[in-house]
Amino acid sequence: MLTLALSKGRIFEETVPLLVAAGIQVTESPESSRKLILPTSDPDLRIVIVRASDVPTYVQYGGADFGIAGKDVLIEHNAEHGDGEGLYEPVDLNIAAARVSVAVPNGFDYAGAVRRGARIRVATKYTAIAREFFGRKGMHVDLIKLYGSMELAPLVGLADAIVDIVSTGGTLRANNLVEVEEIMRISSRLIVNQASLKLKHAQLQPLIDAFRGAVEG
Ligand SMILES: Nc1ncnc2c1ncn2[C@@H]1O[C@H](COP(=O)(O)OP(=O)(O)OP(=O)(O)O)[C@@H](O)[C@H]1O
Ligand SMILES: O=P(O)(O)OC[C@H]1O[C@H](OP(=O)(O)OP(=O)(O)O)[C@H](O)[C@@H]1O
Repeated sequence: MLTLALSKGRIFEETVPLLVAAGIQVTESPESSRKLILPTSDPDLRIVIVRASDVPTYVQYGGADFGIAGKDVLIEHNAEHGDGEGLYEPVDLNIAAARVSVAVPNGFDYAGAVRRGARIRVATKYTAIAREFFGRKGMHVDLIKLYGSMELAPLVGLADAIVDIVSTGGTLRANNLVEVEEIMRISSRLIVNQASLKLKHAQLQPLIDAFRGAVEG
């Protein structure tokens, strides 16, 4: 039996077509079912539904053989879990694509703050990405860890800036924020437990190849 870890929402929705291309149907949706283990049309493949940020944890420590996670989530996870030792990242699936950016309230002089070497407060869920980015720029920042709704922080005086995911820019616009620097482009990756890859190679490798084939068309 192989176990695939997915999060509900965009990753599940965007993975279903890749599974279909690999000849696998998912008969139940996590949106309508409360089940955390979903069967598939392949009796040897099941899907477990976990939080997006828990997918690498399940895969690294063997709760799932493979999974799909955003590059953002992987960087944050690896920073706290021994560089993701035992996690193999064989395919960029090009799904859930977006960017991680710095944003500030409309009117905040970010360029001036950078020039002056001012110390700014940055709210983010992505502390490893932010620490590395501002460190590389030589900027001193106070990072405030949040778990969601980062856009609110500058509006209530909790922070001067945020580091968050931007796709259409609609969330920033709705909250009177502007993107001032792109840190990196992100997309979701297939991740595989290295021990599973050895022990279940005959079952896993064809699925990895099918995912790669589905992406490359
Ligand atoms: N607006 C977006 N457009 C495209 N991709 C996105 C967007 N927001 C996030 N993503 C990508 O999709 C992944 C999953 O996002 P999702 O919103 O499902 O989980 P989350 O709410 O960030 O995680 P958690 O539930 O663990 O807090 C993110 O890690 C990121 O890689
Ligand atoms: O530029 P946009 O297209 O507006 O997308 C950006 C938003 O998308 C993500 O939130 P998401 O919609 O996933 O909400 P959630 O993570 O709070 O569920 C991210 O945290 C931003 O808030």
